[in-house]
Amino acid sequence: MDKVKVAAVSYLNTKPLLYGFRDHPVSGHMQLSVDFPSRIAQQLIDGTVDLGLVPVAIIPFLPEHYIISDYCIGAEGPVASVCLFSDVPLEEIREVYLDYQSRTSVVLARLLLQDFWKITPALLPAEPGYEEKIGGTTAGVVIGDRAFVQRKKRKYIYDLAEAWINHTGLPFVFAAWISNKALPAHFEQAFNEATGAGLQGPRLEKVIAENPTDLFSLHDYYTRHISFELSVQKRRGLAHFLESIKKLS
Ligand SMILES: C=C(O[C@@H]1C=C(C(=O)O)C=C[C@H]1O)C(=O)O
Repeated sequence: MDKVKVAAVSYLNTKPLLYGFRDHPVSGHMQLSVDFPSRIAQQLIDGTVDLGLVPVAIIPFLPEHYIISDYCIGAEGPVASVCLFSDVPLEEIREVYLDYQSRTSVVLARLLLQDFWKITPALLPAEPGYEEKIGGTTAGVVIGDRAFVQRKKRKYIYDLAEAWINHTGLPFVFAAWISNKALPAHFEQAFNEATGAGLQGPRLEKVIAENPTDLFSLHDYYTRHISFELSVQKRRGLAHFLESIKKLS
């Protein structure tokens, strides 16, 4: 079998899911690359990779898809790194920039604006550096590590995972390991083992030590905000999200 082309998210949230590959034999059967989520999404849609930690909102764009592994980038409470950032309260927001690096959170934001917060600001496409345009009645959805920078700057922070949970009573899945073709069962099994290995206590501590940052406590991020297990409840949340976005106007 040719090497499986695997693409993963380049943010801090994904480091624990990659740690276990370094000393697992499955690495010999794969070629790993990293990039921001919307790029990986496009690579999986275009077929330039076989498997990716992709935003779940692209599932409807894949002719064939398989959710592999028991792990994901999810949340059962505030996620901290996916928020609507604003200098004014929700009801005063007139425009919202939608992060160009995201495919899931931008759809989640549209859903929440319409059905939960029930406000109708103009939605603006964003370009690199758009965070600087947040201000006054202009807000922005920012994801990943760049969201930690915004957390220190903005007066109002609306956490999208928290809002989803308040809206639906279900946890949320941002991204999951998804392939665009059936992969051998023995590969899937080994891959699952490797991606889960970094979540064990001592290894998670190593991940934290390897990625020093003063942006946010990574210990809190990995243990209290991001929830990595793709549990039955998360699968329910995912199914509900995919159903809800069909009706998005
Ligand atoms: C929690 C996060 O989840 C992410 C959000 C994604 C999206 O909005 O498309 C995709 C992958 C994840 O990295 C984050 O990036 O902060």
